[in-house]
Parts: sequence; structure tokens; C-alpha cells
Amino acid sequence: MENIVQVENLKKEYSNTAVLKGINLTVNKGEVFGFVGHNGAGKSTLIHILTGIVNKTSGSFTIFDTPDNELNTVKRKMGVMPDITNLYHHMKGYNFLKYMGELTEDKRSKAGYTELLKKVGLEGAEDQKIKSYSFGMKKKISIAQALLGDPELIILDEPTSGLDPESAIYIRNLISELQKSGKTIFLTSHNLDEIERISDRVGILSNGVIKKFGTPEELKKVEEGSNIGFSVRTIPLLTTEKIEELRALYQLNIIFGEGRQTSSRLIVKSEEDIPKITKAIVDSGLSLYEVKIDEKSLEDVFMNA
Ligand SMILES: Nc1ncnc2c1ncn2[C@@H]1O[C@H](COP(=O)(O)OP(=O)(O)OP(=O)(O)O)[C@@H](O)[C@H]1O
Repeated sequence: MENIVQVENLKKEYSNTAVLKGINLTVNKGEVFGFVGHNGAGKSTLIHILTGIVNKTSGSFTIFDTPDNELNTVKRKMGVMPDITNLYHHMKGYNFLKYMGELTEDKRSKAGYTELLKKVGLEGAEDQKIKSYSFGMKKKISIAQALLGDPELIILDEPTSGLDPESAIYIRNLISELQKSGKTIFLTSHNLDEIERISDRVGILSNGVIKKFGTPEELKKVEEGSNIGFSVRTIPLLTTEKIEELRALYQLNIIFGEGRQTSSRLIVKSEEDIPKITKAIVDSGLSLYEVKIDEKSLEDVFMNA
């Protein structure tokens, strides 16, 4: 698989404070890569290094197989969403995009710019000054700027943060469309639900390193060695005393067991313990109606990173 971005042992210190302590990651061609981390974790710092705004302290990276000291040669193939505070607020939406387009040697026609504004959901706002735009509209024009020059790699820092749900859905759909047209997308987000839905792979940044890396499904998979919680619904109810009895009788590996009002809650060390327990329940004469294994959300993974 072709790597568009490859980062190796990248470090960044600000006045002796290590923000990035050795980042390793790859972004594959055509994927949506979701980069998540707590506030101040260093997500924007990494984006700024990848786009050449901030200098790394050490380590290396390549973009389109080009080493970081030759980044200028591939910048045309990268589109970066600027921070909304860096927009030219006195300019009208259309004029701003056209001006930025000329800087990036985007050759599209007048109709092409109008089309781009429409694509990001700013139809009808082309003649309004950016300072009169809502927060969401400013985000959208930032995204439009990232698309100028038809880049192959699109880097979006928090594209949907602060947007109303409808606009956020619009932008997520736009990201999916961009991916379908063959673009590679690197995005950061605080919204784990969003990351989970639109990213092919996710990197979780914590304490300066990528703590978890993989598809949302891989990250959510219960890691080996970690506990699994589940509940069972039986008639009659599996009481705490009965759980103790079964544990001793069948030598079950139960870390925690408690009979509750309508079901019972158990925690075990590994997945293999679950069928042993359900068999013991049935063998002891209880009717087993339901076994519900806790589903891990990406949020759980993130909180534990
Ligand atoms: N120019 C700078 N000088 C000193 N420290 C900086 C500088 N830029 C960023 N930092 C610090 O680096 C850390 C990471 O900041 P960064 O903006 O990359 O985090 P982030 O993950 O993008 O956070 P957020 O989600 O809140 O935007 C923060 O502690 C920040 O204060």
C-alpha cells in the first residue's frame, strides 16, 4: 500500500517542554486518517510541522515519498485548512477564494469558484464579507481554501468543531465524497463518534506519543489481558451467592460477579471464560435468556490511552 505520509520518531520541544516525544505514523493513499488527542496534546503542532509552519526538533517524515527538507516540492499537492482567524475577514467570500486560488495557481474559472463555494455549502454567500460569516461559514470557507489547487492530500484541523449538527453532517459527507474521488485526508477531531464513523484508521495521541493506532474496529477490540464485562439474564435470577457457588464448583475465572434486579453482572479476564460460565449456568438448572457483552466505544479506548 502506498504511503502518502510517513512519520518517524518525530519530536518537538517548545522551550524544553516536550510536546511530541517520538511520533510514528503512516497515512495510506486514499484513506481518511483520524488523529485524536486531548486538548493541548499536540495535534496542531504535528499538522504545523507536516505543513512546514513549525520546525521539528528531531526525527523525520516524508510526504509523497519526499523527505521533510524538500517539503516545498510537494506543497502544491497538499491542501491545508487554515485557522479561521487567519482568513481575510474584510474580503468577500468569492474574492477571498479567488485571491487564494491565484496564489496556489488554481486555474479554475469564475463558475469553478462558485461551484467550489457551493460544494462546501456556501452557495449564495459569495458576495458577503467574511467578517459577516457565522462561525460555521468561516469553517466552510477554510475547507474550500484547503481544496484549492485540487490537492491529493487534504489536511483538516478540527473541520467540524463548533458546527451545528446539520453543517457537521454536510462536512462529513463532503469528506466522504473527497475520499471517493481518490483524495487522502488527514483530519483531527475531538468528536470521537465522528472519527469512528468517517476514519479508516485512527491514531490516538497521548502524552506526546501515539498510544493507539489502527482501524476503529481494531482499537475497540478488547485487548488481550484486559477485562471483559457482560451481563446475563436468567430465570430464576443468578444471585451473587449462586455466582460464588458456580465459581467454586466449576473453578470459573470470575473477577467480579453480582446478582442485580433483572440481570446479573460479571467481569472476566478473557473471552474464553464466557462460554464456560454460560455452560455452568445452564448445567446448574437456570434458564439462560440473554448474554450481553459490553461494547467498547472509541471513547473508552481514548479515555484509556
Ligand atoms: N509556539 C509555541 N510555543 C510554546 N508552546 C506551544 C507553542 N505552540 C503550542 N505550544 C504548546 O504545545 C502544546 C500542544 O499544542 P497544540 O496546539 O499542538 O495542541 P492540540 O492537540 O492541537 O490542542 P487543541 O486540541 O486544544 O487545539 C500545548 O501545551 C501548547 O501550549
